[in-house]
Amino acid sequence: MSAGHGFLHRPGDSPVHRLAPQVKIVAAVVAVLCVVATPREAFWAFGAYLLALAAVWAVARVPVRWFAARSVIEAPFVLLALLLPVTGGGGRVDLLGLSVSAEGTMAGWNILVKGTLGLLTSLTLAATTAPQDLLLGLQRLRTPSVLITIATLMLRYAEVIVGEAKRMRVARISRGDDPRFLWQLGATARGVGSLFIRSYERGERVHLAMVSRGWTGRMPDAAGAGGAEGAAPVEPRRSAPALVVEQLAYAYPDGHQALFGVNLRVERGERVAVLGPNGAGKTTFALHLNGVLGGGSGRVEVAGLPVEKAHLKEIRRRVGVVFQDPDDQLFLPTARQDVAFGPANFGLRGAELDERVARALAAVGMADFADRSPLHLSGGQRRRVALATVLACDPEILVLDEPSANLEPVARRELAEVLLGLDRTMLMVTHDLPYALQLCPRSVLIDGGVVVADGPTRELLADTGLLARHRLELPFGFHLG
Ligand SMILES: Nc1ncnc2c1ncn2[C@@H]1O[C@H](COP(=O)(O)OP(=O)(O)OP(=O)(O)O)[C@@H](O)[C@H]1O
Repeated sequence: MSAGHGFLHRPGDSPVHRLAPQVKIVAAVVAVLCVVATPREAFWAFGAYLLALAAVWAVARVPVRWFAARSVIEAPFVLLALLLPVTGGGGRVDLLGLSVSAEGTMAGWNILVKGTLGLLTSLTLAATTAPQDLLLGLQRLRTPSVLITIATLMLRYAEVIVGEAKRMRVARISRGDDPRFLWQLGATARGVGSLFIRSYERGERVHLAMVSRGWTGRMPDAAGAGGAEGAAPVEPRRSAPALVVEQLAYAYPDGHQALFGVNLRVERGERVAVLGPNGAGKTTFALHLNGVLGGGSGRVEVAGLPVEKAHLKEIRRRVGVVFQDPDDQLFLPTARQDVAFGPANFGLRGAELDERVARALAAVGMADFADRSPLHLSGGQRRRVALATVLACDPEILVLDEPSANLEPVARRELAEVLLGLDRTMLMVTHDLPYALQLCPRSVLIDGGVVVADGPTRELLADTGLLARHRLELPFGFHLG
């Protein structure tokens, strides 16, 4: 499901929908400026503007009632416009049997007609242009990139809220609730409360995914400044293992202890599956590997470099985390921009950046989709682009959280082929035991926040007693020969 088509956008394939977004933006801005500059007494001109808008709606096949429903946001201005004739000063005239201020009436009319036409013009633009295309249009009009990025983040957050609201509505209706009934107002109010909590949590995950690709809250500018903080690149110790974790313990801010002392050593080039039941602490562990989570006790070292604040830039360059939900990782108007986000944060610019992005997209077989909006891609395609966003940072260690979740069999196999073709150290958190067997010669089993088993994947999976003790099970019909 695409969360992008929400309250304001009405998808279609009319000539208005197909018009280049930058043309529509310029036309809308010019129209609003004309409306604002029109003398308030030029009644015929306002009539002409309305007719022109109605013609656009007819071509775009958007019904008038669609606009009427959305014009409620104008209500406060309408109220003000209606009050002005009563409260205005100066000479009074008779209007429909009421004595009203002549100047106040004209001022109210001015606000009402220009506000309404301005709003209808903006709604027409929003109705016929997908949010991502609006951003693309702004970009083509050479709007400063900082403004576009801010607009993008606002849009992403709006999508997060709309998406969560849709999911919660479906879940409630499927349990027999009908939000139209007045007596369910209490439940609706509670729903709105939990909507904001859920949106906050999802927004937090989007933020975590950005942080793990070097985002520090500052836009990288074209000259190469900005981006991730930290010291100058530190040379990795060639002799050191890829990863050393010692006695890693961590409690979340609410006091919930998720890790109780994890120990692990991974050599360069190893591919290791991280298995375990729900709530075992696998994701919490993975988020420590590039310092997205920290502040607990114990030690994490990547190629001999401790995961500490002073080295975060370097650590995040070396350890790429691909999150479980690709929607947490993708937030820019095109796949190409999303893939460029990480390497740009790490200081790459120009031809070098373009080349890195093209290589990452080609590695996951998505080169032809570079200029598509990630929100218009299928689940499997999004997962591949999400992987490309991390590959573009050229990490030494790739950490994947549930890479095969929600993938159809063909997409799952294709992703396995992509991953097997990558020559780097890999940690894969997964519940998909056959996938672990296919991709990772070694597995560690985490339960209760500690490593309870570590060995060749085939041996671990053949130990039915071990699997049963930790709520793991091979799929029906799957046997280890
Ligand atoms: N933000 C949070 N605040 C408090 N507790 C949390 C938070 N995130 C996770 N936990 C708790 O920490 C424990 C470990 O969670 P984690 O997500 O690491 O498990 P997991 O092994 O990845 O589980 P799953 O297989 O279900 O994804 C769980 O008990 C979970 O409820």
